[in-house]
Amino acid sequence: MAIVAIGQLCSTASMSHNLALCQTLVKKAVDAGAKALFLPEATDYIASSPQESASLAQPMDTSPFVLGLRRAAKENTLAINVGIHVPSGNGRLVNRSCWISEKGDIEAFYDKLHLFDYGVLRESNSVEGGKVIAPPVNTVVGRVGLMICFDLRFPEMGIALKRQNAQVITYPSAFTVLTGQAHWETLLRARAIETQTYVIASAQVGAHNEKRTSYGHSMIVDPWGKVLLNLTGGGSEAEIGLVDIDLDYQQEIKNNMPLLRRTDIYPQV
Ligand SMILES: O=C(O)CNC(=O)[C@H](CS)NC(=O)CCC(=O)C(=O)O
Repeated sequence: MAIVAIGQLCSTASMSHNLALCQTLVKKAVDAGAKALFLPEATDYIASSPQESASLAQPMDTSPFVLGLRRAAKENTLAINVGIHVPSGNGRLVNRSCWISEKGDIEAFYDKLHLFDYGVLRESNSVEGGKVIAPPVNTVVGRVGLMICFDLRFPEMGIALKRQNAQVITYPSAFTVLTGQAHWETLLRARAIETQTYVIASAQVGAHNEKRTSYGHSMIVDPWGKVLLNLTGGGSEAEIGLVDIDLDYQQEIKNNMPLLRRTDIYPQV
């Protein structure tokens, strides 16, 4: 058993402000006995335009935001999963999920494969899609598979991580209110049930600027599909939620209902 914390916040275009919020979340998580803190997609900042987003991005190794979180991880012996933006060249970005160990090292990262082009949000205007699925990373809270937000709509990715024995899968997110109300919980529960893993989905919440509001409802779902946590605070304050992860229970669910794929019949998927 290991306690994990989800941090829910409303990032703005100010990286120093967002880092300060994260530092308060780290304190709360540590005080509650958590071994790892899961922060949303784009925790470093949420900008008002693709241009502003591209102008704010910092290289991962020198970003004051990332360095600040690494220091907080090390000082508090707390692992941190966090979504950031990183320049990819030509004025474009990658949308990245980082695993920072409890020693403060970046042990793994994953660049979002699927980009969200819907309504006024056109992620592909500023972001390059990643090229690989990162293998699950061995952490203090189990073998963790890294995905991001819109990836949630692509079951193949979760299945690929299940095949590599992920015990926990993560979707740091910034869902829109409209699509969140319609799809968020259903998608998260479906991914948990079919992968038989714990699903940890920390989410941005509230109004980031005049143009953009996120749905919130950070969630943890167990490998049987049961919602263990659903943060419903409105976003005026950063908050955490806590869950005890039980990897023996996860193994039991897998043992009791083997999901053996017939890829001999459907090799296309
Ligand atoms: O813009 C940034 O800086 C960070 N990136 C995001 O917030 C991304 C792209 S706009 N948002 C989503 O993928 C929402 C997906 C969603 O809402 C759905 O699948 O329904």
